[in-house]
Amino acid sequence: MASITLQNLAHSYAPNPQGEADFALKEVNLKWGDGEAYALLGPSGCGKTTLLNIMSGLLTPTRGRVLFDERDVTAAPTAERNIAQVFQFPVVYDTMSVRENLAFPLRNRGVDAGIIAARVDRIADMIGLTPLLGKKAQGLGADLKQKISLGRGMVRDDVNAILFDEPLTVIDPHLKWELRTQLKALHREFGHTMVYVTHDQTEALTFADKVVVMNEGRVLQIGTPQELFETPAHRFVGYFIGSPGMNFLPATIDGAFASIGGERVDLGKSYGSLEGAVEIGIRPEFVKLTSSNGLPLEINRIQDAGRQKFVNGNVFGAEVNIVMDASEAIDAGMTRLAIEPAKISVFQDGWRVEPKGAE
Ligand SMILES: Nc1ncnc2c1ncn2[C@@H]1O[C@H](COP(=O)(O)OP(=O)(O)OP(=O)(O)O)[C@@H](O)[C@H]1O
Repeated sequence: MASITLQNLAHSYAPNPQGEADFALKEVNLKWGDGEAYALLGPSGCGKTTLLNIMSGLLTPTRGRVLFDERDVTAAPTAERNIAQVFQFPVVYDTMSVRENLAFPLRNRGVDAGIIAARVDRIADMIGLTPLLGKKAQGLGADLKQKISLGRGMVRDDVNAILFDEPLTVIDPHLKWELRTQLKALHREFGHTMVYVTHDQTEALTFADKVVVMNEGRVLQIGTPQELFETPAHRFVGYFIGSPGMNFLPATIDGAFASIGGERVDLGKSYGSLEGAVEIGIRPEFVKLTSSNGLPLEINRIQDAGRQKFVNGNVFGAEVNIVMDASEAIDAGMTRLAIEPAKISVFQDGWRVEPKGAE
């Protein structure tokens, strides 16, 4: 295993890139810690696969360096990097049995037959393939074939890292949860460095110790699920994580107070005075409908979803979502929005601003 460092990495698919717009990866500096489980999360087209393929050696970056521990592997071919990769769609040898498929990466390296058998049995047991070990892969459904691909990715214990590129896309929804749990268990047991690409926040937050959030070719934040939820570094992270995402209200800030549409909101902490596009961000879970204090709210709709109610409205023209307990009543006089000061994030030109101190 190894830590993987990406230094000033940028990639363009254009033969003669001119400006920033020509780069699928703008400028990435990132260190993947040895033995940690990461999710690489971002919307379609943000550069996740490009980044993964640069790490595995399928792509050579236009600029920058890739280091495995201290070794520069930027120009090294995939075979030299000792990396296992699991793709979105199954890569399986149809004419081989499930056992032979799982054993393939080990047999290829001349591992002792006894060790191979033990390792294959262990992996098959963990991902539920034991009853099928003797069967030919041909004729198995996409779910099972992808399980074989996952198993083959995990079977070697000497890899520097295992890279998963949206590996559960073809898996039936009810099996996804189970496989994610098993991948986590395999990580706990074997301690590989794992990078798991997904555009699905549930998948990212349940799989990983740390989540790397990307958008438009940039890494915006690396953090635990809790950090991404509580202190998103960029408004995109606030919006992308959470369901619904963070609410944003344009504001002017003076010390420990925000002015929103002329109304004063206590921030609890001082931010000095901020220039540029300033907003406050507050999660739908930390705002409340009230009938007295708060910002004026126009309610558009109320949705009952079992244990929770989702309220959608507008505050001075900005869309706001509120998540409340289903047992809380809503009455006609509730036309104000109260905000928990301790849960407010302040953003300047999209980036979160740290408070200067309590006031
Ligand atoms: N071979 C290629 N040639 C030209 N452009 C490409 C190529 N592969 C990807 N791109 C472009 O690079 C950008 C990043 O693509 P990439 O596949 O890395 O994103 P992604 O986040 O993995 O998306 P998805 O989740 O849809 O797979 C996109 O704009 C994409 O159109």
